[in-house]
Amino acid sequence: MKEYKHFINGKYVASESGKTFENRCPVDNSLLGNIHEAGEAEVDAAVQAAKAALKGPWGKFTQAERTVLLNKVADRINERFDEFLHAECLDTGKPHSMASHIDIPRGAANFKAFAETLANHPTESFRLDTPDGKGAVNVGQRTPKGVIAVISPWNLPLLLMTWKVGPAMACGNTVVVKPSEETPATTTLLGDVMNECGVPPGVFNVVHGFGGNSAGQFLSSHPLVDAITFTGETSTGETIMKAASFGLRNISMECGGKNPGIVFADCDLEKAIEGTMRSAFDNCGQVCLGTERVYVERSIFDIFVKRMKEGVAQLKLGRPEDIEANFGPLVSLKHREKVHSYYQLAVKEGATVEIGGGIPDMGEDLNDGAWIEPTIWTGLADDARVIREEIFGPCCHIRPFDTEEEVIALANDTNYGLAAAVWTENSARGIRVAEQIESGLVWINSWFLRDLRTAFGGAKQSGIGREGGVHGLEFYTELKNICIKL
Ligand SMILES: NC(=O)C1=CN([C@@H]2O[C@H](COP(=O)(O)OP(=O)(O)OC[C@H]3O[C@@H](n4cnc5c(N)ncnc54)[C@H](O)[C@@H]3O)[C@@H](O)[C@H]2O)C=CC1
Ligand SMILES: O=C(O)/C=C/C=C(\O)C(=O)O
Repeated sequence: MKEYKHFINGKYVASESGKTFENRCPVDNSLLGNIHEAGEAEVDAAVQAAKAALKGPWGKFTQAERTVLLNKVADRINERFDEFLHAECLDTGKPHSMASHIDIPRGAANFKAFAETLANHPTESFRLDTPDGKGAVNVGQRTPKGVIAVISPWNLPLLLMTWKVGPAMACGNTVVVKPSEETPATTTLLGDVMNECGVPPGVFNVVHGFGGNSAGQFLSSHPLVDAITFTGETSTGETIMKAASFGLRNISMECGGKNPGIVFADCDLEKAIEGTMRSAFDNCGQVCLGTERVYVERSIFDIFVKRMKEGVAQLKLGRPEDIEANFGPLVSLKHREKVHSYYQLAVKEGATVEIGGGIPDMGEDLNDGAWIEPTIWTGLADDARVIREEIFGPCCHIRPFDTEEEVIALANDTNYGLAAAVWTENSARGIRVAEQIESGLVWINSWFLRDLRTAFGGAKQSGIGREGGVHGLEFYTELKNICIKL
């Protein structure tokens, strides 16, 4: 039985209170271990350690030294690949085939990418003319922001946590991570990797627990935290934003989405089907970039729905280690309850259930797990709750459209604005439509194709700020201007 402790100042520590909660595997609801729940004392110890580490050896590291160290961390994740893979798949239930291609490699790549990007980024400089004719030179200098609180979700635990820890450390900050209560394992394991690589104590800290009145709240309201970066639900983002307002702490937020997929009749149908299948059903639909609303030009609507149904019928549900499985359970029974309630609501709202819509019979071994059927609906009205609210499950609604103008209006008819996918072989149309979509990200003829140098984040209620490449610099550093009179 595993015991997940906090990682504070380079050491694994138990909660003073002795309070723990269970970590269960969503594949069969088996008990994986017990997680220590941080109280204010543990959160304070982690933040104090992070604050002190800024003044210790870490504060004297050059950018080049940080680059070497972060590359070492990435290499060590790759060397311990199987341990990370195993831990991630037990916590989330996702297939090895997915985690071994996306979660764990990206967990390592996040350290390498930001170490390289930031090591090679120039600072700005302006020459100023002055009345005495001698002039002045302005030089921008970036310094670390300080202690960064990283509050991360359960859907891509290692990937989304390192996506923030990588740039934070590359910029010279220290971090306190609060991973999701559902998925403590890979973040805890990363503490050991940090020690192995010689990251000074206090630079990377982990506290476990829940959100409100627990570790998440204690961390986001701690006065020594200098900035908070968060991925998760929009309403949680609002709560964290309120906490951050005390002391005017900076925030970066990547929140929910209700992303449209737009399929024109001139698309490459095979690619559009394959991409839309992935965008709706990969990771059991638990990707913030996923497509829950699919709009298909009327002339190909019937064939598109038919082909998507065939695709769903071929998905292979199974245990993570089953090499043929490409579809796992939801992350928890609690989340299944939420997703299933939307399945029931869809029927009440008048949907035609094209396929799925229920809880599968997985047999005695797996029936206690958080399994749910991949589902496709048609026929819902545009104001149905199922069309407007983020479900975060393996489901999508497919609706026909007639004109480009109409589909752009439909795509934008949402409070969210994270991502969109447009499928067309007409490049001019693809770009024209992409330019009019109100979201932070648009893919044309692809989905979740990531270049870590690019800006990543959401418009409207999908987030605040951009991370990725040099864009995170605004959040992870303080830009100081030094003016030198000549
Ligand atoms: N990547 C994304 O966009 C994600 C979206 N979601 C959405 O959110 C829904 C709920 O899932 P949850 O795990 O409950 O998401 P959540 O937004 O509540 O949790 C994300 C993280 O925030 C923490 N948190 C929660 N309340 C907090 C508070 N008051 N102060 C500080 N930290 C807090 C959680 O402990 C977790 O580490 C899902 O059904 C899905 O719709 C969930 C996970 C990821
Ligand atoms: O590629 C990334 O950096 C992130 C991908 C997915 C999410 O942000 C998410 O599902 O929350």
